[in-house]
Amino acid sequence: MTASSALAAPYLSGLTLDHIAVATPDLDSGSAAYLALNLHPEGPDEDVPGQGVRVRAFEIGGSLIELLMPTRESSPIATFLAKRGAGLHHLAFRVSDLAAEMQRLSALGAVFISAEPQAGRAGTRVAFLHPKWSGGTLIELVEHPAERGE
Ligand SMILES: CC[C@H](C(=O)O)C(=O)SCCNC(=O)CCNC(=O)[C@H](O)C(C)(C)COP(=O)(O)OP(=O)(O)OC[C@H]1O[C@@H](n2cnc3c(N)ncnc32)[C@H](O)[C@@H]1OP(=O)(O)O
Ligand SMILES: [Co+2]
Repeated sequence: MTASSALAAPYLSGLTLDHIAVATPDLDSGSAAYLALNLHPEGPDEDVPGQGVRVRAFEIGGSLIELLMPTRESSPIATFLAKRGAGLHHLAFRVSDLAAEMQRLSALGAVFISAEPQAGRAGTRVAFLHPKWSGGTLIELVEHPAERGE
C-alpha cells in the first residue's frame, strides 16, 4: 500500500466521527461558547444513569459536540473533572456492528475498558478503548439503534 493510499485507507474503513465529548461541571455554563458559535442543542438534555452523566448534544456537520456533566460523584466525568478539569474528554466513532468491531480490535491487541457494550445516549450501545492503548486519547465506539434495525 503506497503512502497516499494508506492515507486514503481510513476513508475506506467506513468509520465516521460520531461525536467529540467535552466534560463540564455544568451544562449551561459549558454551553455558552457553543451557543456563541451558533451551534444549537439537537434535542433535550438526556440522562445516562449507567454512566452517571447528563448529556447535551450540539449538532455540527453530521457529528455532535457531546457536552457531559456528572450526575453522581462516582461518575467517570466527576473523576475526570476532579483530576484534569473541564475540557475535551473523548472521541467517538460510529460503527455499524459493535460486537464485530470489538472482536476485530481485540484480536489486534486492543484493550477495552469493559468487555461488554454499555448503554449510551439516544439508544446507542457503546464501548470504550482504554486510553493507555490508544495513545492517551479515550476512544468510544458507538452503534446506533438503526444499525440493529430498531
Ligand atoms: C455513554 C454515554 C455517553 C455517550 O457517548 O453516549 C458517554 O460518552 S459517557 C462518558 C463517560 N464514561 C466514560 O468515560 C466511561 C469510560 N471511562 C472510564 O472507564 C474511566 O474514565 C477510565 C478507565 C478511562 C479512567 O478511569 P479513572 O479516571 O478512574 O482512572 P485513572 O484516573 O487512574 O485513569 C487511568 C489513566 O487514564 C487516564 N485518563 C482518564 N480519563 C481519561 C480521558 N478521558 N482521556 C485520556 N486519558 C484519560 C488517566 O490520566 C490515567 O492515566 P495516567 O497516565 O495513569 O495518569
Ligand atoms: Co460519548
